[in-house]
Amino acid sequence: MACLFCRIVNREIPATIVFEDDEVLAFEDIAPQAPTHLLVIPKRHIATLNDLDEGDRALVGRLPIVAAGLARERGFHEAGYRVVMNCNDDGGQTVYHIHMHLMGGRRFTWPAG
Ligand SMILES: CCNC(=O)OC[C@H]1O[C@@H](n2cnc3c(=O)[nH]c(N)nc32)[C@H](O)[C@@H]1O
Repeated sequence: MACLFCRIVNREIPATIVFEDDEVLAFEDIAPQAPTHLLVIPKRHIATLNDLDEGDRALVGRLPIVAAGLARERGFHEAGYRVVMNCNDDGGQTVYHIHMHLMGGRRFTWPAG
């Protein structure tokens, strides 16, 4: 079975999509941890940060740019927001298709848990 996020890319399962171009997709997280909680993903399947190589530089570099654009669109870019990428079990990764969490609309603490 294809990965969960590949199935969202392929529209095999529904999601509230907020951004799409030829290589990046962004959609609402199913269990939001903030007033805005979006996931920004490459359409191409890359399981974890450990699987990246130099060839992915341009693609992965787009994720924070799309996230910042969404933050601006949602009006919390100046107030501030949190972007998080998790890798493997200790990092809390549960879906093995890399994704950048964009959370905004509330104050975040540091260090994160
Ligand atoms: C926990 C952080 N580590 C991680 O790996 O995040 C994976 C993120 O994907 C979210 N999620 C899971 N299933 C679905 C789904 O079917 N649809 C959507 N729209 N989001 C989903 C989940 O809530 C989590 O924040």
